[in-house]
Amino acid sequence: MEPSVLWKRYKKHLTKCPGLGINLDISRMNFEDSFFRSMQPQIDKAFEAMDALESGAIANPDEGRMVGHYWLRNADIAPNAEIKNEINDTFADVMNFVSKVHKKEIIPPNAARYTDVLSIGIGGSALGPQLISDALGTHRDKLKLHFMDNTDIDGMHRVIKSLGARLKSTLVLVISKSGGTPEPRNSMLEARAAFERAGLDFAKQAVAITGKDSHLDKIAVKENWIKRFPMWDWVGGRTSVMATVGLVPCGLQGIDMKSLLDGAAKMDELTRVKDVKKNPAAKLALMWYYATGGKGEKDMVVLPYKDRLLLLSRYLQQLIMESLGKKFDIDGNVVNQGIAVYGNKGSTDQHAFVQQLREGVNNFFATFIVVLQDTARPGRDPEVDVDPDVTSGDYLNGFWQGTRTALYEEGRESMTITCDKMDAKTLGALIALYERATGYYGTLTNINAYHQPGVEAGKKAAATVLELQNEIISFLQSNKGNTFNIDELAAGMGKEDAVESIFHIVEHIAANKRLVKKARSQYSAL
Ligand SMILES: O=P(O)(O)OC[C@H]1O[C@](O)(CO)[C@@H](O)[C@@H]1O
Repeated sequence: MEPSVLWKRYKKHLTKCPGLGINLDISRMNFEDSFFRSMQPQIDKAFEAMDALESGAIANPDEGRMVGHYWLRNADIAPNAEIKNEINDTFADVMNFVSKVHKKEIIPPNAARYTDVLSIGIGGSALGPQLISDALGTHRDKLKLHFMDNTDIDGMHRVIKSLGARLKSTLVLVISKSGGTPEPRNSMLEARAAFERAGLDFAKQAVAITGKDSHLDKIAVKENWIKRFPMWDWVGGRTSVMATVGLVPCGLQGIDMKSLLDGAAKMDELTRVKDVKKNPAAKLALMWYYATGGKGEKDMVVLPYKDRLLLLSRYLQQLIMESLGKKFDIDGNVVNQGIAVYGNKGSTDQHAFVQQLREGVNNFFATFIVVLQDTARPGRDPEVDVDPDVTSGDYLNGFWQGTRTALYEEGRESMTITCDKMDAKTLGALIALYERATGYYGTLTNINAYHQPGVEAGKKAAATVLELQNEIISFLQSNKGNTFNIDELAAGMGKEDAVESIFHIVEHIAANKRLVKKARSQYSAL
């Protein structure tokens, strides 16, 4: 298209978000004008489904659960007074706790104040807080946030070592909605052991954020941890960042969580409007549908031109891929739906994968995120002219436009979300925009966006491996003094079918110099 035509298209299809300083430009998506008309029945259905969800329908039928993340930022729309009060009371409780920590009214037993927060959790219990912490943190943060989001011993030790002597002034948050996820459990045990090694009482510095009566909740009660915050079953993990999961760690860091919620609430208002032209989430979802043929035929590349948004694509990976990546549709047909999401940040990626985006396989659509204000305080923060009357920020803007044009020339489509600035309100709004678009897209493709049955398969398989490990150890222990090659070991256990798994287990254990000894491909008990 000619530049003048593109400019007209830009103006015609731009969706503004009044009061938020955000707009969505879809001019570089090559849909026909008739596309929106043809999708009207489906989007109407999506609006209806969203209304039902917001009013408390069982939107996750598999788990028999309501889906209420929208109530978190406007408790007045919660389906009953009990939930409304719980949300408001919990928010007040969190803010009160946070303020007491900041004011040193809650202090650790062996230090004058808390200096650091160690946040333990995985998936939705980590990605949101990580995004917010990185996007909005400053050198003036009240407490420094650290994360453990895996069951990698080396990774955990690295975090604990970086805390060093400050472990005594570290508040530990163990975040797990279910309270039974192995990774945070293991991290908690490692953290507890580190506290014990340092002569500190873990329980006196630990807070649990979890479902009522979960395994974790029971541990926290039994050991008398300093505080417990609830996670409700009507909030999904991947949309829990505005519940206690995000409020507590990021509030402690000193981030303005009230503004984050306000931004989300405002975006919620705008994305409820049943007019596609004015509704940025409906437009976004329809563009995903257009780009992917409603079948995930293209990947979503998320390219924020802002260092602070580096983790956005990781956050969106869970939100979008765990929500939309489904084998069955709602009617039970095999559909293998989903949209793959990846990205880092511009312009950095221009020197990495943008080469393929421009010239390689055309299997993606890009979403650029542009932030107009280069610094938090334009006109007051120092900016260097790197060329006459040109700043580094001007380069960044130039690189975004350049990349967009370069892609467009090669027939690669993109959208651009422009934000006036990057602050708590804007970030809350951006998260809410993607949450709503994901929900709409679920209805457009007739899948349940609110469950994650696929994750269970991996968890079950891992449990089987650990059971097998126990069997190997008891077999070797009861044959102490004997050595076995791998086939003999599997045969001895009567588990010939599991020989490969047995091999990987003994190799791993032997490499860590415990329980199993390996010498010249023979295994024995250590
Ligand atoms: O908060 P939990 O219950 O530990 O779960 C962590 C994550 O695990 C999942 O259930 C599956 O990956 C996610 O949906 C969730 O965010």
